[in-house]
Amino acid sequence: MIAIGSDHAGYRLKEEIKKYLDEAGIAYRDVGTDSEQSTDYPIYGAAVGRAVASGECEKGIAICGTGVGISMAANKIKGVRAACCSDYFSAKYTRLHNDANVLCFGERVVGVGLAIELVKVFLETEYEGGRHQRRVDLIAKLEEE
Ligand SMILES: O=C[C@H](O)[C@H](O)[C@H](O)COP(=O)(O)O
Repeated sequence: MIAIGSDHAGYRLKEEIKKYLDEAGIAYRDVGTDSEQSTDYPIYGAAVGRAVASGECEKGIAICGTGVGISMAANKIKGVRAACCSDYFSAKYTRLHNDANVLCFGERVVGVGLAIELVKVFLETEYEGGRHQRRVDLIAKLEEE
């Protein structure tokens, strides 16, 4: 199960990503927002983050205008490693090296085609572990400060 959420500035792209997930047979939970009416991205970044951190959802996708604000909010939830990516390499390597569990991008930054490619590679790429685990553990330790 994938959690997906956006603010108003990511709403249209969220709907496009949901169409892709439907076609690919990937189950998701939409945590909102449900229109292009102006709202506040921290609400939805936190909702995606909580769905992932609780274990209810395996990974999350969070979209705002830039992807930046919503990633900042998602990263405040303990256990979340949200990555704001607008290129294929970063979306792949944040899974391989960082074990990122939330992918963020901006509707005002990426087109639908690229966004779908980012989602595909993020969802299909496995974490490498090994030397990277030491670093992921150090990130987790920062949550105790
Ligand atoms: O990082 C923040 C996001 O990009 C927001 O989606 C953006 O700030 C919303 O801007 P506005 O209220 O002008 O639509």
